[in-house]
Amino acid sequence: MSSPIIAPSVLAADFANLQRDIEMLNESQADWIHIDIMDGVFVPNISFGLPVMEAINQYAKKPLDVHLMIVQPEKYLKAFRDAGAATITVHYEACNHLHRVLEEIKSLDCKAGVAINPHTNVQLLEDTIKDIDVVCMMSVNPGFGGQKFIENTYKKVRQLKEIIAENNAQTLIEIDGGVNGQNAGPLVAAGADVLVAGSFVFKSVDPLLTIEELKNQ
Ligand SMILES: O=C(CO)[C@@H](O)[C@H](O)COP(=O)(O)O
Ligand SMILES: [Co+2]
Repeated sequence: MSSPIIAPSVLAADFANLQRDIEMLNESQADWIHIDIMDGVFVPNISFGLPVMEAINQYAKKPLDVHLMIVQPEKYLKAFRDAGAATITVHYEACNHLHRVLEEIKSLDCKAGVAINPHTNVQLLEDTIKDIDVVCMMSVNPGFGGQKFIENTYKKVRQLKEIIAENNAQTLIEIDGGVNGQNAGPLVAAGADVLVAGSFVFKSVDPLLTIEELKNQ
């Protein structure tokens, strides 16, 4: 079992000291920096938008993993690429033409991600799995950090792993929401490749050590 890709979520950072927190991530064993964009429509919360993302990109030395929790994400793909996104993840539930959106993301030279809410069956991804670089499996209902991990996620990871193998796809499985020191190991054992962690990293006494612990699952 290889070490997971660790993607701390900036949603839990100290926004009054964002530069400091991004520089901490630069020095850490984090692999990606996860950026949660919320529009107050697709999810019942507003986080931040392009200007903040551009500010993060000025300091970040690691790939930016952008999680768009917005309606009509296709309108903003180029803007987020221009703001520094390496991966752009759209929600399955927000796309009427998912295949087209994935092609657009790839034409921008970004990795294409699809996020699924806890109620969305992984089977629905079967017909696009070969076009998806990263499936972001929500292990909480999207919209807020600091929520409790939903245990049904393990079953979904195993099911998705099978779909990826059956289709001979290279898709990474990313887990987002409520990831901590207890569930990280079992998630990796079940087949997770990428762990997003917000509160567990930024609210810990020593975020550098916490990231190292997650990396060493
Ligand atoms: O996309 C989301 C929430 O909608 C996540 O990326 C959270 O930001 C993860 O935060 P924690 O659950 O780890 O505190
Ligand atoms: Co997220």
